[in-house]
Amino acid sequence: MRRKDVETKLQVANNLLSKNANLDPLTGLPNRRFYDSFLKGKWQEVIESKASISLIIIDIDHFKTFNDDYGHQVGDEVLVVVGKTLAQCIRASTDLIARYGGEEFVAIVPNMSEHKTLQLAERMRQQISALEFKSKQITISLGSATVHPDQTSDLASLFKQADQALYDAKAQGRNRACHAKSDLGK
Ligand SMILES: Nc1nc2c(ncn2[C@@H]2O[C@H](COP(=O)(O)OP(=O)(O)OP(=O)(O)O)[C@@H](O)[C@H]2O)c(=O)[nH]1
Repeated sequence: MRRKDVETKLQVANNLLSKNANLDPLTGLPNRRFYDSFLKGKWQEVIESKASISLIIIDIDHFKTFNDDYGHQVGDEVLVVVGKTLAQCIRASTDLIARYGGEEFVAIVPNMSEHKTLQLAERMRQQISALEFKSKQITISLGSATVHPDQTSDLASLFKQADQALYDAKAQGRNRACHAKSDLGK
């Protein structure tokens, strides 16, 4: 085999490896590893452009009951359909939907106001609640946060705020979207 052909084959194999390392095999969505690096990159970009960044954490309600009532394979199918529906709600050119782990997904949305972020989360909630699986309604709870970071801001606080909002959504009865109270990311 010619050297050029070997190099091309190697390149294809490397691209595949790196793609597989960044994708969740079940849903085909970016995985947590990709989310982490995407968020770090976007965080720096929005600091430089003095823009905002929003994070939405999405958790399927009582997901365990799908596994318990219908088996793990049906649970897997629910994860796939939820992932696909969420991905249709965002702008693929600027935003990211990833499977964070288990029955939890995350969306990163740059340059979106708190109000619009909550509207997006609400749209996701509605799209999912319109799905039916084995005559059982699927619902999600969502927690979102928006920050205008600068060099002194703490990236981890964005997740903390969105996670607290998700906790509020669950505590308020699930099947709802809550936005973090204010910009505490400084
Ligand atoms: N089928 C399937 N189940 C998974 C996967 N990853 C995690 N789980 C299951 O997801 C379930 C999560 O359950 P809990 O953390 O109790 O959450 P929940 O039932 O959604 O309840 P709330 O979040 O409180 O509304 C567990 O039963 C896990 O076994 C997966 O890849 N496939």
